[in-house]
Amino acid sequence: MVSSCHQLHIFFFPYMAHGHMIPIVDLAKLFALRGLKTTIITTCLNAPLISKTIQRTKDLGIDIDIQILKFPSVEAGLPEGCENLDSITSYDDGSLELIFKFLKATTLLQEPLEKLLQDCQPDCLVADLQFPWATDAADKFGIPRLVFKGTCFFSLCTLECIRLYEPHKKVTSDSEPFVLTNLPGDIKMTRKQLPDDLIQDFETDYSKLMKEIAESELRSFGIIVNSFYEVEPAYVDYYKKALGKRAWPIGPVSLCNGGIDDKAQRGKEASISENECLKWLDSKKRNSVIYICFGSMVNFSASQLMEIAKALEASGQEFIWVVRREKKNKKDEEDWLPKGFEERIERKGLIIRGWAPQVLILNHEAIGGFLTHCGWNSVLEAITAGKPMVTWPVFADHFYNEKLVSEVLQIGVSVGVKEWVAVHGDYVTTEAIEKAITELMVGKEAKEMRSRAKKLGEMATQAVEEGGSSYSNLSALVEEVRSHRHRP
Ligand SMILES: O=c1ccn([C@@H]2O[C@H](COP(=O)(O)OP(=O)(O)O[C@H]3O[C@H](CO)[C@@H](O)[C@H](O)[C@H]3O)[C@@H](O)[C@H]2O)c(=O)[nH]1
Repeated sequence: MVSSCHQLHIFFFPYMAHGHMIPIVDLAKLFALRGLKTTIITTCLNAPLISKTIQRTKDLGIDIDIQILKFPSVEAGLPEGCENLDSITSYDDGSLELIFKFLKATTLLQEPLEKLLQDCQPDCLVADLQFPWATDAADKFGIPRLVFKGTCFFSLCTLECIRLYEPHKKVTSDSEPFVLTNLPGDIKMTRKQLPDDLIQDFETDYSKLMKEIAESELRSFGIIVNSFYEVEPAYVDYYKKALGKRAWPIGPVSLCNGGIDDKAQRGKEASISENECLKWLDSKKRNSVIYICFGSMVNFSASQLMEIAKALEASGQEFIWVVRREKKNKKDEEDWLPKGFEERIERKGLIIRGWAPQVLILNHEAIGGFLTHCGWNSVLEAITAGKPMVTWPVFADHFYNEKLVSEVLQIGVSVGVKEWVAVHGDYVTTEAIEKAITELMVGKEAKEMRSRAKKLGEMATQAVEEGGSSYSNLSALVEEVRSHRHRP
């Protein structure tokens, strides 16, 4: 008989991309705060991205261990040192091919993972959804595997409905809307908003991976979702009851970051100091600034960035704009900015080249809205901070997340993107961007949207407080893992 005082040991294994590593590190912190022993598995070049967070957690007396695996970049045909999707999506072309090579490289991690599991015998493995083979690895040692899904229930339900009922086959053109069969809320989509691989009848590398992910999930212990019940109750219920999934909404995980440093330093080193950023924001009026950021993977062309710059200037709104391009030196020609732009917007706008302290910015009272690509972390961070959004989906789950934000929650204005285009995005004109920004910031619906967003933000905080829905779900999950351990 094993003692119930045994300290459970949980392994966390995030996919090597910021949109996955950031929430899983927060998740590990949440488990550690509940007194569990936690270990994060990552690779050599990704370790520095989380070491500061781990150090700050240590300073609070909470230990998170780290285990390093060698990433087989060269073996998988990737450039040496390519260990994070961030570096791939920064290239101007060839991204998709490299993304698949990257996925292949991760499959080579199964063997070293198994060795680690054998040596350390943790009580549970929480592995990213992108690692379907992690279920087999854990199975070999009788360790339960939980799947971490960094998206919302709404998008999980949408995807399942498309797979199960194939509503996209009931329309005759790619731009004709179809209703998502059986999904609560009369939600419509078009085939253009979905990846080709999802709706084609023949098997592709991507559809094969999707099948492997779905199959490995069925054999897993269950699914952890970074969301909270109150933000999408109909979809949490639908996923669990109608689709019969074992899932725990335990978010927003970003709320485990209380202090300024914790909020500011997530993922890469920020390209601006917290002080400089806060000083700039402190000088602005409440709700007067729009924050623009497209996550860690979207890579727009110079001409698309130019349209954004022109729209910002034309809207007259104050802004913080994060651009994934570094300026090499002062004299560097920047082909993505109109001539004299920076001089003209000097007091009105702040451009951050590289990485921004996003959660810190979103939580400042000067921020009145967020122009986002609808990556789920960004959307949830905005909801948590009580901010409405301009939605500009690009690929992945962005189009589903946009529906949730603008149609279900009614806290968003769509910029009007019609088509799923990986990494570089569908083109959006200056006029469309300016119109959406103006509507969000000062349009006739702006006040109501802001007030709805604020209420959701309050609900998010309540969900993670003791007795709240996510807090209780996490307690229940820990107990399930504990009782699994006691099983003969
Ligand atoms: O300058 C920046 C840019 C991003 N972030 C953070 O990086 C994360 C970005 O995540 P997300 O908004 O989800 O965007 P992606 O990086 O594009 O994430 C990928 O992974 C997500 C989780 O699976 C998916 O929902 C997205 O669609 C997919 O594109 C968020 O926590 C941001 O706060 C910063 O802190 N500073």
